[in-house]
Amino acid sequence: MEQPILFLDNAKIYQRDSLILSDVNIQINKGEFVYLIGKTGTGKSSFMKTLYGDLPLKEGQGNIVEFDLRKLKNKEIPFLRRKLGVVFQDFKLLNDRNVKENLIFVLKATGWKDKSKMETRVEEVLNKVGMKTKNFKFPYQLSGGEQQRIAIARALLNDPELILADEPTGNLDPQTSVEVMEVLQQINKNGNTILMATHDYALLLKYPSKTLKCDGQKVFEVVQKK
Ligand SMILES: Nc1ncnc2c1ncn2[C@@H]1O[C@H](COP(=O)(O)OP(=O)(O)OP(=O)(O)O)[C@@H](O)[C@H]1O
Repeated sequence: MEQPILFLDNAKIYQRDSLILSDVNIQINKGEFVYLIGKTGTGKSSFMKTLYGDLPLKEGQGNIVEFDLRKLKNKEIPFLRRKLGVVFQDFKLLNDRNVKENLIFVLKATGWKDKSKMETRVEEVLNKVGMKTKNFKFPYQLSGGEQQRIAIARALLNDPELILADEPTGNLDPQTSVEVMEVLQQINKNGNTILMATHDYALLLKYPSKTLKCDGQKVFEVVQKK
Protein backbone atom coordinates (compact mmCIF):
# COMPACT_ATOMS: atom_id res chain seq x y z
CA MET A 1 0.00 0.00 0.00
CA GLU A 2 1.15 3.50 -0.75
CA GLN A 3 2.73 5.34 2.15
CA PRO A 4 0.52 8.31 3.10
CA ILE A 5 2.06 11.79 2.88
CA LEU A 6 0.65 12.52 6.32
CA PHE A 7 -0.80 10.45 9.10
CA LEU A 8 -1.64 11.04 12.72
CA ASP A 9 -2.56 8.13 15.01
CA ASN A 10 -4.11 8.76 18.42
CA ALA A 11 -2.41 12.12 18.40
CA LYS A 12 -3.07 14.86 20.90
CA ILE A 13 -2.55 18.50 19.95
CA TYR A 14 -1.50 20.89 22.71
CA GLN A 15 -0.90 24.62 23.08
CA ARG A 16 1.64 24.52 25.92
CA ASP A 17 -0.20 22.51 28.58
CA SER A 18 -3.73 22.93 27.25
CA LEU A 19 -5.14 20.04 25.32
CA ILE A 20 -6.73 21.37 22.13
CA LEU A 21 -7.49 18.16 20.18
CA SER A 22 -7.40 14.50 21.18
CA ASP A 23 -7.73 11.10 19.44
CA VAL A 24 -6.63 12.59 16.16
CA ASN A 25 -6.53 9.82 13.54
CA ILE A 26 -6.16 11.05 10.01
CA GLN A 27 -4.41 10.16 6.81
CA ILE A 28 -3.71 12.16 3.68
CA ASN A 29 -2.50 10.48 0.51
CA LYS A 30 -0.60 11.84 -2.44
CA GLY A 31 -2.70 13.94 -4.77
CA GLU A 32 -5.56 14.63 -2.37
CA PHE A 33 -7.14 18.02 -1.73
CA VAL A 34 -8.35 18.05 1.87
CA TYR A 35 -10.19 20.75 3.78
CA LEU A 36 -9.86 21.30 7.50
CA ILE A 37 -12.90 23.14 8.80
CA GLY A 38 -14.22 24.12 12.19
CA LYS A 39 -15.48 27.12 14.11
CA THR A 40 -13.03 29.72 15.30
CA GLY A 41 -10.99 28.51 18.25
CA THR A 42 -11.59 24.80 17.60
CA GLY A 43 -7.93 24.16 16.86
CA LYS A 44 -7.37 24.39 13.11
CA SER A 45 -4.30 26.59 13.43
CA SER A 46 -2.93 24.51 16.31
CA PHE A 47 -3.34 21.43 14.13
CA MET A 48 -1.54 23.05 11.20
CA LYS A 49 1.23 24.37 13.46
CA THR A 50 1.85 20.85 14.77
CA LEU A 51 2.22 19.66 11.19
CA TYR A 52 4.88 22.22 10.25
CA GLY A 53 6.78 21.85 13.46
CA ASP A 54 5.71 25.06 15.18
CA LEU A 55 4.11 23.08 18.03
CA PRO A 56 5.58 19.79 19.26
CA LEU A 57 3.61 16.55 18.97
CA LYS A 58 3.75 15.31 22.54
CA GLU A 59 1.40 12.31 22.40
CA GLY A 60 0.44 9.74 19.80
CA GLN A 61 2.08 9.09 16.46
CA GLY A 62 2.55 11.45 13.55
CA ASN A 63 4.42 11.32 10.30
CA ILE A 64 4.55 13.98 7.61
CA VAL A 65 6.55 13.84 4.36
CA GLU A 66 8.62 11.10 6.02
CA PHE A 67 9.41 13.09 9.17
CA ASP A 68 8.43 11.50 12.48
CA LEU A 69 6.73 14.36 14.34
CA ARG A 70 7.41 12.77 17.73
CA LYS A 71 11.14 12.73 17.04
CA LEU A 72 11.38 16.06 15.25
CA LYS A 73 14.36 18.06 16.47
CA ASN A 74 14.61 21.84 16.19
CA LYS A 75 17.46 21.60 13.75
CA GLU A 76 15.37 19.39 11.44
CA ILE A 77 12.51 21.88 11.17
CA PRO A 78 14.03 23.83 8.23
CA PHE A 79 14.39 20.55 6.33
CA LEU A 80 10.79 19.60 7.08
CA ARG A 81 9.63 23.02 5.86
CA ARG A 82 11.54 22.53 2.62
CA LYS A 83 9.35 19.55 1.84
CA LEU A 84 6.23 21.50 2.75
CA GLY A 85 4.84 24.64 1.23
CA VAL A 86 3.13 26.73 3.87
CA VAL A 87 0.64 29.46 2.95
CA PHE A 88 -0.79 31.82 5.57
CA GLN A 89 -3.83 34.06 5.78
CA ASP A 90 -1.68 37.20 5.92
CA PHE A 91 0.65 36.30 2.99
CA LYS A 92 3.87 37.07 4.93
CA LEU A 93 5.74 38.56 1.98
CA LEU A 94 8.78 40.75 2.66
CA ASN A 95 7.71 44.33 1.96
CA ASP A 96 11.20 45.72 1.46
CA ARG A 97 11.83 43.80 -1.76
CA ASN A 98 10.01 43.07 -4.98
CA VAL A 99 8.29 39.83 -5.97
CA LYS A 100 11.30 38.35 -7.70
CA GLU A 101 13.58 39.21 -4.78
CA ASN A 102 11.08 37.67 -2.35
CA LEU A 103 11.29 34.40 -4.26
CA ILE A 104 15.06 34.49 -4.80
CA PHE A 105 15.47 35.13 -1.07
CA VAL A 106 13.71 31.84 -0.31
CA LEU A 107 15.67 29.93 -2.93
CA LYS A 108 18.98 31.20 -1.53
CA ALA A 109 17.88 30.42 2.02
CA THR A 110 17.12 26.86 0.94
CA GLY A 111 20.46 26.25 -0.68
CA TRP A 112 20.08 27.31 -4.31
CA LYS A 113 23.22 28.91 -5.79
CA ASP A 114 23.02 28.99 -9.59
CA LYS A 115 21.63 32.36 -10.67
CA SER A 116 20.14 31.24 -13.98
CA LYS A 117 18.50 28.19 -12.41
CA MET A 118 16.99 30.44 -9.75
CA GLU A 119 15.66 32.82 -12.39
CA THR A 120 14.11 29.95 -14.33
CA ARG A 121 12.47 28.56 -11.21
CA VAL A 122 11.04 31.97 -10.27
CA GLU A 123 9.58 32.29 -13.76
CA GLU A 124 8.08 28.78 -13.55
CA VAL A 125 6.31 29.32 -10.23
CA LEU A 126 5.03 32.78 -11.20
CA ASN A 127 3.64 31.21 -14.36
CA LYS A 128 1.82 28.58 -12.33
CA VAL A 129 -0.07 31.24 -10.40
CA GLY A 130 -0.63 33.55 -13.38
CA MET A 131 1.67 36.29 -12.04
CA LYS A 132 4.59 36.25 -14.45
CA THR A 133 4.32 39.94 -15.25
CA LYS A 134 4.62 40.99 -11.60
CA ASN A 135 8.33 40.29 -11.08
CA PHE A 136 9.29 43.84 -10.24
CA LYS A 137 6.26 44.86 -8.20
CA PHE A 138 6.61 45.37 -4.48
CA PRO A 139 4.09 43.51 -2.31
CA TYR A 140 2.38 46.76 -1.31
CA GLN A 141 1.74 47.50 -5.00
CA LEU A 142 -0.31 44.30 -5.31
CA SER A 143 -3.89 43.50 -4.33
CA GLY A 144 -4.56 40.96 -1.56
CA GLY A 145 -5.40 38.28 -4.11
CA GLU A 146 -2.23 38.96 -6.06
CA GLN A 147 -0.14 38.86 -2.88
CA GLN A 148 -1.66 35.52 -1.99
CA ARG A 149 -0.85 34.15 -5.45
CA ILE A 150 2.76 35.22 -4.93
CA ALA A 151 2.72 33.50 -1.53
CA ILE A 152 1.46 30.35 -3.25
CA ALA A 153 4.23 30.69 -5.85
CA ARG A 154 6.71 30.97 -2.99
CA ALA A 155 5.29 27.81 -1.42
CA LEU A 156 5.83 25.97 -4.73
CA LEU A 157 9.50 26.93 -5.15
CA ASN A 158 10.99 23.74 -3.77
CA ASP A 159 8.36 21.46 -5.30
CA PRO A 160 6.82 20.52 -1.96
CA GLU A 161 5.29 17.12 -1.30
CA LEU A 162 2.47 18.75 0.64
CA ILE A 163 1.06 22.27 0.77
CA LEU A 164 -0.40 23.44 4.07
CA ALA A 165 -2.63 26.46 3.62
CA ASP A 166 -3.99 28.03 6.81
CA GLU A 167 -7.03 30.18 5.92
CA PRO A 168 -5.48 31.27 2.60
CA THR A 169 -8.62 33.18 1.64
CA GLY A 170 -9.29 34.57 5.12
CA ASN A 171 -8.31 38.14 4.17
CA LEU A 172 -9.90 38.15 0.73
CA ASP A 173 -13.30 39.15 -0.61
CA PRO A 174 -15.50 36.36 -2.05
CA GLN A 175 -14.61 36.95 -5.72
CA THR A 176 -10.86 37.07 -5.00
CA SER A 177 -11.19 33.99 -2.78
CA VAL A 178 -12.59 32.09 -5.74
CA GLU A 179 -9.69 33.27 -7.92
CA VAL A 180 -7.12 32.10 -5.37
CA MET A 181 -9.03 28.84 -4.97
CA GLU A 182 -8.88 28.30 -8.73
CA VAL A 183 -5.10 28.57 -8.48
CA LEU A 184 -5.00 26.01 -5.65
CA GLN A 185 -7.31 23.68 -7.61
CA GLN A 186 -5.08 23.94 -10.66
CA ILE A 187 -1.99 23.18 -8.59
CA ASN A 188 -3.78 20.17 -7.11
CA LYS A 189 -4.75 18.95 -10.60
CA ASN A 190 -1.07 19.15 -11.53
CA GLY A 191 -0.28 16.68 -8.76
CA ASN A 192 0.33 18.70 -5.59
CA THR A 193 -1.28 17.47 -2.38
CA ILE A 194 -3.02 20.23 -0.41
CA LEU A 195 -4.41 20.53 3.11
CA MET A 196 -6.36 23.76 3.50
CA ALA A 197 -7.83 25.09 6.73
CA THR A 198 -10.81 27.32 6.10
CA HIS A 199 -14.09 28.49 7.47
CA ASP A 200 -15.31 29.60 4.07
CA TYR A 201 -18.24 27.26 3.48
CA ALA A 202 -19.01 28.86 0.12
CA LEU A 203 -15.70 27.51 -1.18
CA LEU A 204 -16.49 24.04 0.16
CA LEU A 205 -19.78 24.01 -1.68
CA LYS A 206 -18.26 25.29 -4.90
CA TYR A 207 -15.25 22.95 -4.78
CA PRO A 208 -16.34 19.83 -2.85
CA SER A 209 -13.53 17.62 -1.58
CA LYS A 210 -12.55 15.43 1.36
CA THR A 211 -13.26 17.39 4.53
CA LEU A 212 -11.94 17.06 8.07
CA LYS A 213 -13.71 18.90 10.84
CA CYS A 214 -12.44 20.12 14.22
CA ASP A 215 -15.19 20.09 16.82
CA GLY A 216 -15.41 19.28 20.52
CA GLN A 217 -11.66 18.63 20.76
CA LYS A 218 -11.84 16.02 17.99
CA VAL A 219 -11.02 15.87 14.29
CA PHE A 220 -13.17 13.69 12.06
CA GLU A 221 -13.99 13.29 8.39
CA VAL A 222 -17.37 14.68 7.39
CA VAL A 223 -19.42 13.76 4.36
CA GLN A 224 -20.55 16.79 2.42
CA LYS A 225 -24.23 16.97 1.57
CA LYS A 226 -24.76 17.15 -2.16
N1 LIG B 1 -0.25 30.51 21.86
C1 LIG B 1 -1.28 29.95 22.50
N2 LIG B 1 -1.18 29.61 23.83
C2 LIG B 1 -2.21 29.02 24.47
N3 LIG B 1 -3.41 28.75 23.89
C3 LIG B 1 -3.57 29.08 22.60
C4 LIG B 1 -2.53 29.70 21.85
N4 LIG B 1 -2.98 29.90 20.59
C5 LIG B 1 -4.25 29.42 20.57
N5 LIG B 1 -4.60 28.93 21.77
C6 LIG B 1 -5.90 28.32 22.12
O1 LIG B 1 -6.05 27.14 21.38
C7 LIG B 1 -7.40 26.98 20.96
C8 LIG B 1 -7.42 26.71 19.47
O2 LIG B 1 -6.95 27.85 18.79
P1 LIG B 1 -6.59 27.81 17.24
O3 LIG B 1 -5.99 29.12 16.88
O4 LIG B 1 -5.84 26.59 16.92
O5 LIG B 1 -8.07 27.69 16.63
P2 LIG B 1 -8.58 27.94 15.16
O6 LIG B 1 -9.61 26.90 14.92
O7 LIG B 1 -7.43 27.99 14.22
O8 LIG B 1 -9.25 29.34 15.24
P3 LIG B 1 -9.31 30.51 14.15
O9 LIG B 1 -10.26 30.03 13.10
O10 LIG B 1 -9.82 31.65 14.93
O11 LIG B 1 -7.91 30.73 13.65
C9 LIG B 1 -8.13 28.22 21.38
O12 LIG B 1 -8.87 27.91 22.55
C10 LIG B 1 -7.05 29.21 21.69
O13 LIG B 1 -7.45 30.05 22.74
